[in-house]
Amino acid sequence: MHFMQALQQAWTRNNSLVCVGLDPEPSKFPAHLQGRADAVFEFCRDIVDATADLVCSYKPQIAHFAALRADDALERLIAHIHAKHPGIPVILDAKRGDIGSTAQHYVSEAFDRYAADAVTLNPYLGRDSVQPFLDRADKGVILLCHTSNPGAADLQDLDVGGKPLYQHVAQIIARDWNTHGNCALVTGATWPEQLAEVRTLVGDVPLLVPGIGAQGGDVEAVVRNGCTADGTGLMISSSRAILYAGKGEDFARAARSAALELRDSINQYRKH
Ligand SMILES: O=C(O)c1cc(=O)[nH]c(=O)n1[C@@H]1O[C@H](COP(=O)(O)O)[C@@H](O)[C@H]1O
Repeated sequence: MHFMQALQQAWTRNNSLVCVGLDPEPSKFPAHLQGRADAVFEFCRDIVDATADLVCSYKPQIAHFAALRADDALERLIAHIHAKHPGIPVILDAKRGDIGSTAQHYVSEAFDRYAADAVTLNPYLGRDSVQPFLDRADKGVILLCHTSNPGAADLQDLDVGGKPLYQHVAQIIARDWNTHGNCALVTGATWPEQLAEVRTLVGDVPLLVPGIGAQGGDVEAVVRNGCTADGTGLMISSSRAILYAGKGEDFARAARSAALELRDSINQYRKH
């Protein structure tokens, strides 16, 4: 199914704008999983199985797996999500971006090897670096626009011809690159005013919004500034605050409670 259709259906079916980020850090795993050969897969699988009716998407972060030599666990995890929770889109957070010939390999990595439904990209190499992804019309292409980190302002807020660079990025992508309707933008929850600007510039283009939870973003400001008129349009992502909500054998239940709390907190500010 087309990423955008799957996302819209998941927003509705689960009444949720929550995206759970899958960022495994074994040192934070509960004691009973420490040292187990397949701990990374088992931990993430249990989180997924405990939250799948509460989310609009999952977002595994590739470096968290690759650094642990757990690429194989990531492949199996995405296959597990597709098999057990069909219709929940998986965003591979890889922030790729390179010249066209290399980009083609990143396309294969994300969509053929990992079978992700969408991928995060850095747009700063320009359109030709993104084109091979855009051409996969059924896949989501999620481009960094105004990131959540403190240093986002260093470059993204620079004045370029009377407006900040990130606003050019938002406009160019929404106006020129989104010919297949498969683009989305990353705008951090920690920059609510910029989020509002981006929403104004891009119409109903979906926004991936990390920075809630561990990075301290404000849920109400994100929902009020970022939702579309129909009360959707956002994938509000949280990783650590959900994954590591509990430290014991009941960690998955604790993650479910944290995801439920986030979903309900978002929903109280949404217009339905
Ligand atoms: O593309 C991303 O997902 C991303 C963009 C951004 O601007 N900020 C950001 O934190 N992220 C990712 O979102 C996740 C945030 O994790 P938590 O702060 O634990 O919720 C990490 O995997 C980051 O790599």
